[in-house]
Amino acid sequence: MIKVGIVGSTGRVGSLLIDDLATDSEAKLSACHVYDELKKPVPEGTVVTNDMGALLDASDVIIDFSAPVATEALLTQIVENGGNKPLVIATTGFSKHQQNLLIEASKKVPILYATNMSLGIAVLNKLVSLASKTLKEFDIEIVEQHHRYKVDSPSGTALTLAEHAAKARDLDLDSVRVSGRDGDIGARTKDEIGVMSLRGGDIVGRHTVGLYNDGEFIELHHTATARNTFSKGAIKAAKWLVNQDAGLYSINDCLGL
Ligand SMILES: NC(=O)C1=CN([C@@H]2O[C@H](COP(=O)(O)OP(=O)(O)OC[C@H]3O[C@@H](n4cnc5c(N)ncnc54)[C@H](OP(=O)(O)O)[C@@H]3O)[C@@H](O)[C@H]2O)C=CC1
Ligand SMILES: O=C(O)C1=N[C@H](C(=O)O)C[C@H](O)C1
Repeated sequence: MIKVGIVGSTGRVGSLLIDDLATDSEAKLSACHVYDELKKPVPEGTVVTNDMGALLDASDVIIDFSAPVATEALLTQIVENGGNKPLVIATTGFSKHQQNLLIEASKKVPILYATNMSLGIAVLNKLVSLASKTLKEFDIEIVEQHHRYKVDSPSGTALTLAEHAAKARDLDLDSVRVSGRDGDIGARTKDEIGVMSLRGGDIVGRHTVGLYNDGEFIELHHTATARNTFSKGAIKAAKWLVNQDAGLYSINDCLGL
């Protein structure tokens, strides 16, 4: 059995990971990182700790659905304190410093980083690359919709979709991304890529990539209808990652896309 440790174990996705691992035939829960207390029951012998080192020691692989500062503490344990376990990182909203730390850590251990663990979004990223490259004259606008509790914006998935679109057109996303329009803003420029956020209710996650031209447009939609799409995707990624060498991997590597 593959021993899985969780960072963010009290969270919306973290608690689903606990449930999914309870019925998995190849992986089981070994440790939970918590800041406060874990209210949910876990199997006897599960290490419940606020120490990232203890979490790593008790596990073959870590799955992280938490918050950027918590992921930073996990990565620091690898980079500075000799931690040495594969990491599946799903947390979004990293700063440049945190992104660099992730790259640094991936020189020491295998890391799979995916802003979205669903198969559908993995395929959508590829479709967006193709459409953006082929439909050169079309304006690209991305809209993401999430539940009222989501704290980062735009979503990590929307930013990854936008990166695929920008790369397909040889554009630097930081230079062309527009994530708000208000007032006398003038006409849309050709290269800009709009990435807009809606928040409300219990929406698990919906992403729309629109490519608009005169006389026609295409809209590609993905909707996550159940949050365990992400927990199950991450467990699948963890099983794959335990057999990989140090390096930075994407969900496409795991899915063979
Ligand atoms: N890649 C993917 O497929 C997906 C990624 N995500 C991302 O995963 C992350 C977690 O999502 P979700 O489970 O909905 O979030 P929640 O807010 O429900 O859970 C966050 C978890 O992180 C913990 N945490 C650790 N450190 C901190 C801190 N400093 N401040 C606040 N919380 C902390 C929380 O602990 P405590 O309870 O003690 O506060 C909690 O366990 C987000 O970044 C989200 O965008 C979400 C879904 C899919
Ligand atoms: O916070 C969420 O809920 C989600 N976050 C991820 C993101 O930021 O893209 C993935 C998913 O859409 C749900």
